[in-house]
Amino acid sequence: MTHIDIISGFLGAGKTTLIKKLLQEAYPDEKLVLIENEFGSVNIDGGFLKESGVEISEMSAGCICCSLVGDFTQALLDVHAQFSPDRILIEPSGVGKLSDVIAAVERTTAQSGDMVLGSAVTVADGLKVKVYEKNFGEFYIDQVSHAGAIFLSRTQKLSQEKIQAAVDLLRTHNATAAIVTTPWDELSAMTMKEAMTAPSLEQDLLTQVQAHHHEHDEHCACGHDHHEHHHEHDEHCTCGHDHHDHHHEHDEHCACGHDHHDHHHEHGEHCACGHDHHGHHHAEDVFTSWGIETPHMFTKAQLEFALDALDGGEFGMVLRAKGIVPTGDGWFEFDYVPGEVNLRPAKADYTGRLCVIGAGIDNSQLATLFGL
Ligand SMILES: Nc1nc2c(ncn2[C@@H]2O[C@H](COP(=O)(O)OP(=O)(O)OP(=O)(O)O)[C@@H](O)[C@H]2O)c(=O)[nH]1
Repeated sequence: MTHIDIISGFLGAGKTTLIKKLLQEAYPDEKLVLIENEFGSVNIDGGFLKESGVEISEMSAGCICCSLVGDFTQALLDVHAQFSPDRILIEPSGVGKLSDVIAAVERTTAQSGDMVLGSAVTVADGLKVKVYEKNFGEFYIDQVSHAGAIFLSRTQKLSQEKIQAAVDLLRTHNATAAIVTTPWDELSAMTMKEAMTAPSLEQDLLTQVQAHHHEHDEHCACGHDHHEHHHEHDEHCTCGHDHHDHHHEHDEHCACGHDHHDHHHEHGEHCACGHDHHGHHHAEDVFTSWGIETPHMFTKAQLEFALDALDGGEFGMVLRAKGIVPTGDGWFEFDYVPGEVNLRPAKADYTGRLCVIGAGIDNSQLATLFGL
């Protein structure tokens, strides 16, 4: 039997970091395949993870939750047929909806009796819970509310009060998940595995996913009407089902650039802007990426300057950048999330690669910034 673990989480949350730890410590003796789905067109993580020796199946340039969903099911079936692994780890793109990934896995396991969904984890940057919930709620809350376990990253940088506030906010969207608040380097493999596979997780996940697919005249047994019932500001339902998913909260703003609040279409009237105003956006509607492979020789100072400049706002709302490039001082890898730059020496790669992801980013200005 092949167990499937989904490690989701918003851009830069720490999915790859957690996966590296799991590979080294939790599953050292298992035959394991990692399916990575990068939103950007240039796959950066693949290179870093290859050193771990694990089999990697990369799906770049899109999101397995939307456009690539058919390919994704096929990729799972192919990986299973080719390797018969003990475990398949799936790292969806940071802008993927976990509910869609779970649904795609469930469809696949229904076709193959030899695969089972083991766990669905969401990694959340402890420093950014509030801001991402507010600005990218449709994606972020989906990831949080459908997780069986939520691993908070960077808690070593947070005060007790800030950790508590993050947990309280996450709880409003997920009443049952195990929320990991201990810094990961203090955690044993056994503790991580226990958190990931809370009892009856699969049933919980199924129930959550099914809650979104009630037929019109079919009623959920939780006693709440999911169609005509809206919670007041700050009021939360405790029925364990997620009513928030496809609705923006009062003070939550959608980042797609369209106003969904003041503008109501009458029944049967359609907007010609090409966006779906009924609450469901594809990642491609909201997020874009700029990626390039280049032999360009950078200087370390130029890289540091460019990465620091991404916080300024003039290149759009940059949410993530990563790369591996040659400089006069050797090769460097870098990671950027808002307010955090990590630049470190690396082994030479076959060519330089970098990728920037965000909302409303300006590709030509970014190219100029990096001297390309
Ligand atoms: N200090 C600290 N840094 C972390 C932690 N988790 C992740 N990071 C850093 O955050 C950056 C992004 O981490 P990744 O693991 O690549 O995040 P990801 O979720 O895979 O990112 P995407 O590729 O955008 O999906 C890296 O520089 C990590 O070193 C953490 O718990 N503590």
